[in-house]
Amino acid sequence: MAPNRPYMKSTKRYVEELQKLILCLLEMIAKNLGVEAERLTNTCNNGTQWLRMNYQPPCPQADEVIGISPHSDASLITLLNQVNELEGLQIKKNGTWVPVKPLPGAFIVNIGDAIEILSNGVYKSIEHRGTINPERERLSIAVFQLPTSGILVGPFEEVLGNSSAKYNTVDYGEYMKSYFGTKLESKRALDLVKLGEI
Ligand SMILES: O=C(O)CCC(=O)C(=O)O
Ligand SMILES: [Fe+2]
Repeated sequence: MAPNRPYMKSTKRYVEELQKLILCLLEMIAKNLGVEAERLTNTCNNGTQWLRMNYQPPCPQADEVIGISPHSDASLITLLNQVNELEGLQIKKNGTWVPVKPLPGAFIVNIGDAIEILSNGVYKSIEHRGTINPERERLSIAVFQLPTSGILVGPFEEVLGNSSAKYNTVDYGEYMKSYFGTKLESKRALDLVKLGEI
């Protein structure tokens, strides 16, 4: 089947526009960390954006199933669009699942594992999951900004100062292998690069 060109064009445009927003967010995060903006934005100069469309059909036994298993994103940042504004996304806060109410026209900004490592845990990636609705279908679109595969991701020296690193420095390509090599399950891949308890 020939690819649907208009669809590809609008998807590309969508991702390009979101990338501008992601760069602004990365600059703000860098400033907050006391790191030159380029130090952070350069981690994804030749980086990849992934777009995932999630379709979750209604299920009468919604209480007995889970739409998207608990996980954190491996990205730097993820922008999530809750397309049909139906509740379903939940984040884990102090050990409790908290629903995130969709706001019309607003994106959810998820901090990913890469920022947690680079910031030495100043920013924490958020564990989240998707629940199913008994009556209505749910649609969401996630755009993930990934660091360039093969770069080394470790805590920024500027953030460390005199304190010690809480995370190992990892080759991001290897990190992705580990991320996808384990079941989508809480913050497992990140736990593997942690140095001791944090
Ligand atoms: O559909 C949602 O609200 C969450 C989607 C998500 O976490 C993902 O695609 O990584
Ligand atoms: Fe996610």
